[in-house]
Amino acid sequence: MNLTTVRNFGPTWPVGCRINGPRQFSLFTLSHLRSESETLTSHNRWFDFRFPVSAHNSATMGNPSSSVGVRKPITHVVFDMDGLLLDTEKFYTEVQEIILARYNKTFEWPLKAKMMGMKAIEAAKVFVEETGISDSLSADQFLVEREDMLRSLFPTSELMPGVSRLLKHLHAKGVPIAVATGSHKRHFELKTQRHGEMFSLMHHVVLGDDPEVKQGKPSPDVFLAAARRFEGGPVDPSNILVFEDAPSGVRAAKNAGMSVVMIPDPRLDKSFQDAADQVLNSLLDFNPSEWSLPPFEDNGN
Ligand SMILES: O=P(O)(O)OC[C@H](O)CO
Ligand SMILES: [Mg+2]
Repeated sequence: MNLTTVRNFGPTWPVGCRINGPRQFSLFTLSHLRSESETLTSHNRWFDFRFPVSAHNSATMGNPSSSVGVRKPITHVVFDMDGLLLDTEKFYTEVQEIILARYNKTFEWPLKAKMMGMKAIEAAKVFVEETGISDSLSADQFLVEREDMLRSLFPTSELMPGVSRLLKHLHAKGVPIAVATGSHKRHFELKTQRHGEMFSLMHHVVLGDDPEVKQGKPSPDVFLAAARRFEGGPVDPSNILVFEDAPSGVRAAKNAGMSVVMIPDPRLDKSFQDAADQVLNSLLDFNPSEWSLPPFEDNGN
């Protein structure tokens, strides 16, 4: 673990911890802890630590108190698919805007935030109920309405920035990787038909209509199934790092006991970042060394 600043080092063993803010914490020593007011003012008796911020990363640790300093080494990595590996969330948005326009309504980001990452039928129920169109259009009818449009868009899916570099790197270094998506098999096949090389690097893929995935994200089902299917599984969830874009997906991974790097759409409310262990603007900003994973060799980090 790299520490950029260590100052005011005292003479005795640290016995407590104080979280000061994102990427910052202090340790205190028993011999100096005589009162709470003293510990808050006598900075010469605290060990102060600040974690480095990547020059490429303007985001912060979402919830440092959950894991800083006690993180287990990451041995396996699980990727979400829609909006994380593939730029497919825009297709769902486009189609849902078209359907809502028929009812003179607009599709807003707070609703998008609730739907993304969910299984199709679960997202459909949220959509028709929250937009107030359920008397005119049932969740099942909504899915039928959007199906043809989605099927024409999915084959044009593009990889998100940084996917190829990170997947090839982890695979080459022998880090087992997998996909855990809410997407059903028939859609997965359309979305990935131009990306066979990338998805062939995955040890396995767990889909939303897998029999072991009883409930979609934010249930941990899909991530726990992914953990079970690695070689020699189940892998301890605390050794698994998840990459997610959706609020429900971040919660699912945390519910599974895993660490999560969130790469959110910038239009999502910032409050959704609080549950993540790290928030990045792009996979291009990911530094494997911060997670005890083999470093990239092409830029030295
Ligand atoms: O983000 P994913 O890969 O879990 O996919 C979920 C839905 O298919 C789209 O929101
Ligand atoms: Mg996603």
